[in-house]
Amino acid sequence: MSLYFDSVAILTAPSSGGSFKSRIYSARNLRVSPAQIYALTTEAAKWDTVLAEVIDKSGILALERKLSPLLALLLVHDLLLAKKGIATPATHTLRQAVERHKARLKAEFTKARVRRGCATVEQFKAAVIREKRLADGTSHFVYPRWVRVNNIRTTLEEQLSTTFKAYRRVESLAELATDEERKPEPRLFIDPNIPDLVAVPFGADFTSSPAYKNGEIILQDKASCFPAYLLLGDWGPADAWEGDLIDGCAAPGNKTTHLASLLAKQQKGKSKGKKSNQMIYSMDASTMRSKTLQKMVGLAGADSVTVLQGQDFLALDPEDERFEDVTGLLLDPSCSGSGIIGRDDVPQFTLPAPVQSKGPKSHGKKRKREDEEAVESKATPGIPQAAPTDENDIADGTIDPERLTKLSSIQARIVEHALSFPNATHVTYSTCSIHLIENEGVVARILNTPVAKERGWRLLRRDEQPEGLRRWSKRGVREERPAEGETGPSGSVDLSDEALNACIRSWQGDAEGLGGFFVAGFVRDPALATGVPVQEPVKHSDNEMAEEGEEAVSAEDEDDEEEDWGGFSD
Ligand SMILES: C[S@@+](CC[C@H](N)C(=O)[O-])C[C@H]1O[C@@H](n2cnc3c(N)ncnc32)[C@H](O)[C@@H]1O
Repeated sequence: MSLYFDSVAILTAPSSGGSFKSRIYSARNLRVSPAQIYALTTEAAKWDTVLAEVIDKSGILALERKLSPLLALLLVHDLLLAKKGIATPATHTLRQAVERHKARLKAEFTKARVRRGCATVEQFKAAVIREKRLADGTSHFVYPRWVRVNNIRTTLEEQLSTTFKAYRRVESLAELATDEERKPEPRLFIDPNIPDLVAVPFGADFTSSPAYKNGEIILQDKASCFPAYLLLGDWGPADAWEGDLIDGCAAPGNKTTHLASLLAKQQKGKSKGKKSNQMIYSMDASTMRSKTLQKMVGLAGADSVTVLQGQDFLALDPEDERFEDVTGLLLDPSCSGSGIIGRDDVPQFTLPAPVQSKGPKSHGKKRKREDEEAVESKATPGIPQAAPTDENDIADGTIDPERLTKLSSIQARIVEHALSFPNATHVTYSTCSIHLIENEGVVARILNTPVAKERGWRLLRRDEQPEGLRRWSKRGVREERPAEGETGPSGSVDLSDEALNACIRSWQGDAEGLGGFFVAGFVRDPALATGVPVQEPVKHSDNEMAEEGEEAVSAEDEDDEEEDWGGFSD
C-alpha cells in the first residue's frame, strides 16, 4: 500500500512551491520510487472526473468505510486502468475492499464510456481530457515546444528543409494542440513576432536529433527570446549594431546565445571578408551555472562570446577599459520565477463525494479515519533545487512578500549598475515573474535614479521597438491584486500610459502558449540628460551574489534603498 499512502501524503501536503515533479523527486521518507508516485498521480488526475463518477455510482465509499475518497480514487484507477492492477499484495485489506466491488466498478466504467459514445479506452481518455478542458475554460491553451534556429550554425530555411522536413506548416498555434487519440502529427508554426523561432507540438523530442546535438537549434521559450530581440532587433546588415555587449546574469546561456545568433545574422549580410570583432561579455555569479553557460556557448559556436565565470555583475567596474566599447547590456537577474509554467502544478482532483455523516459521532469517525491514513506515510514533499540548466535559479518560486521586496531591490541595483557603463546606449531588463514589484515596480524605481536622470535614460517606446515586438499586444500593468479568495502581493505603480505601453508582458493561460514574462528596454537620450554628476557608486563586494544553494539575495542596505522610492501605493 506504500505507493497509495505515499501518493496521498504528497498530494495532500501543504504547497511549498516548486513544480510537482521536483517536489516528489526531492521528497523525504518515500517507500516507493518517485517515478511510480509521479506516474500514478498524474495519470489518475487525467481520469479523476470519470473515476469520481464511477465510485459515486457504485456506492463503495458507504460500504467500505476504511477508504477515503482520494485513496479510493487512486486504487480504483489502478484496478481499472493499470496493466498490473493494484500494486499491493492480494491479501491487503484495502485492495480487497476495492476488488470486492470489481464487477460493479467495471460495469460503471463501461457505462461512462458508452455514454460518451467511445468505442475504446483511448477514445474515452481523449474525450475526458476534452471534457475537462472545456469545463475549466482551458480548451484554448496550447503549450508548444518552442525551437530557436541558431544563425551562427544554420538558417531557418536550411532547418525547414532538414530537421523539420517532415513537418506540415500550420497557420496558428491552436493547430498544434495534441489530440491524445492519436500520435501527434508533425506540425510546425513559424512565429510571427520573433525571427527564426518555430513552435511544434509539445511532445516533439529533439534531444537526439543532429541539429540539437550540433547546436543548430536551441530549445528556448518564445518569451525568453524577447530580451535579445528587443536589444538587437531589426538592425540590418546595412546598419548593423555597433559596439560590444554585456549579458550580466547569463547562465545557462539562452539569451547570450540568442544575442550571438542575432549578431551573426547581421554580420552575414556585411561585406565579405570584413570580419567583425564585436564582443559579448557574458557572466554569471554562480561558478557552477557558469560552467553550463560555457558549454552552451561552445555548442552554439558563439565565438564572439567571452564567458567570465563566477563574475558578479555588480562587482564589474564600468570604467574598466575592456568595457569601453560596450553599448548594449542585457540583464535578466534572479527573480521569483512566478511566471514559470509548472510551478505549483500539484494536480487538483475531483473526488467522489465523501460518505454523509449521520450526526456528530460519525463525523468524529471520519476525522479519525483521515488521521489514521495520514500516519500510514511519513513522506513529505521536498523543496526542489534548481538545475544549472534552468533559466531561473530560484528553486521554489514561493511568494513571501519580504523576499519579493529583497529581490526587487537587487534587480533594481543590477539595472542601475548597467546604466552607469560610460558608452552604453541600450539596456534591457527582464524577469520570468508575474509580480508588479519585480517588473513595472523596478522600472519605476530605475527611472527615478540619479544615474538615469543624469545620463538621460528613458524607456524604449513601443513605436521604437523591433517590428515583431511592436505588434505584440500584451503590455505593462499599473496594478496587481490577488484574485478573489486568494492571497498574494498587491500594489500599484506610478507610471504613465506611454511607459506602461513600453513594457512588454506575457501571461500564462492565454492562447499565446507562454508563461509569465516581463521585459523593458531603456535607451539613452542625450536631450534628457541633466548632466548633474552622479555620486560615486557604492562598491559592492564580489560575493554579494551567493553561490548556488544559498539565498540569491543580499539583505544589506535594503532599508536605505526603500526610503527614496515611492513607486508602490500600498
Ligand atoms: C534568470 S537566470 C538567467 C537566465 C539566462 N539569462 C538565460 O537566458 O539562460 C538568473 C541568473 O543570474 C545570476 N545572477 C544573479 N545575480 C547575479 C549577479 N549579481 N551577477 C551575475 N550573475 C547573477 C544567477 O546565478 C542566475 O544564473
